[in-house]
Amino acid sequence: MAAARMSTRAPVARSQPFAPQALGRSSSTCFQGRCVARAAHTARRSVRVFVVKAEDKTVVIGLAADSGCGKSTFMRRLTAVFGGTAKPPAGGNPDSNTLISDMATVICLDDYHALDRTGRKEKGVTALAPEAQNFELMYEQIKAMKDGKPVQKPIYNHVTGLLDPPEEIKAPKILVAEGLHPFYDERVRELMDFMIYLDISDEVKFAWKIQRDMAERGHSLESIKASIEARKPDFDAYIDVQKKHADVVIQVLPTQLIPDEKEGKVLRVRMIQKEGVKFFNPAYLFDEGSTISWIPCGRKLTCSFPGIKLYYGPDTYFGEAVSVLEMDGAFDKLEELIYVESHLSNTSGRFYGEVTQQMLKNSSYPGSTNGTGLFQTVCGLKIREVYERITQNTVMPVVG
Ligand SMILES: Nc1ncnc2c1ncn2[C@@H]1O[C@H](COP(=O)(O)OP(=O)(O)OP(=O)(O)O)[C@@H](O)[C@H]1O
Ligand SMILES: O=C(CO)[C@H](O)[C@H](O)COP(=O)(O)O
Repeated sequence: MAAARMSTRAPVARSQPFAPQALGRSSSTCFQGRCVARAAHTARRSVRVFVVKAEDKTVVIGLAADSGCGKSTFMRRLTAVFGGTAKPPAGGNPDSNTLISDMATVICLDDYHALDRTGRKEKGVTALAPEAQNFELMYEQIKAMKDGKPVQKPIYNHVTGLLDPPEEIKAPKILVAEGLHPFYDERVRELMDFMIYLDISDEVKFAWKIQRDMAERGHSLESIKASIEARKPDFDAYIDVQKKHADVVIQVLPTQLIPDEKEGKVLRVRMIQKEGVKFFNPAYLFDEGSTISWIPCGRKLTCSFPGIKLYYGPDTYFGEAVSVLEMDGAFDKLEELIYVESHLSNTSGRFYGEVTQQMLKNSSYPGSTNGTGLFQTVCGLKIREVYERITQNTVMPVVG
């Protein structure tokens, strides 16, 4: 299945190193800042190819999750990996959902709601229903940006519940499409170079919602419960089903270290990494392909109750081979993460200790002492690697 998906999502020629001499005589033309080298026919094959210059390619990353599941926090960690501060488009709508940094632009797929709040009420559908999304426009605009073209993207205003006039979004180096349905529509899904799903268990989602919506937004416990219940059938039908497509799923569950702990204070976090995905090598603990359960607490790692347990091993997920990295518990001293990091491989860090450095830099974000922060950080480094590997050598066949 992975191979089948790869063949459609990542053109085969893309993996081949860019070797101008192999193309024979070539000419080049530029369109909207993108240079295209057109190869002369080679001796053996009559194939025309064009080469998108590395620095011109837009890599598309999809991040799927329900609302309130940590997408914004993940985005802050990701932008930190690429450097620069993420800001809404300058001088634009103050209620814009877009964040632009030096390399990455994060668009929120809520902007492709086809129905506004009143429209949904009239039709009796939730914001999670496919009929409340404009997948056609989502596809056209993500495709246009992938092709280097600017788009006039609509804005869904969460303050008013209305669709505001569009904003111009230029094609970035990295386009992150985050929201409820990045992998639901097949055509949109095929545009994704790398797909991540944040899978937060019901218990933990409830705990986070209570923390945010009660403490920060003044909602009552009953209204939070009612809202979660009302969304659940559509969540199961249209959002949860997307996780089978993801290259990485970050699954957040209640701890197994304390029996019956459901408050979400201690978390068991699993990074489910699909095998055989182009440009992506799963991270592992100690020894690739083996099964390891490790309690690092002791002389080198300070732990208070209930401690920390790490696990790594192969598994299957929706019938596909995956490897799973798991961490249950939380760090007492974040700087000691370096000890754990020294036993992790394929983290895609550029230097020894980069994961720990990133975690320390973002220590004020939620989840910084547990597996959510750790695996979101590793995912951020993986996205950087995917971006670098795709943009180094891009040779694509052209029909005609
Ligand atoms: N890793 C975490 N550990 C603990 N709490 C977390 C974590 N991530 C998020 N939260 C909690 O969940 C809330 C929502 O997080 P965040 O704003 O990142 O989610 P979101 O998916 O972007 O939400 P929305 O789509 O509703 O804007 C935070 O305010 C925080 O209380
Ligand atoms: O699930 C959501 C994604 O963020 C929102 O509920 C959806 O976008 C509708 O927004 P609002 O509740 O502000 O009308």
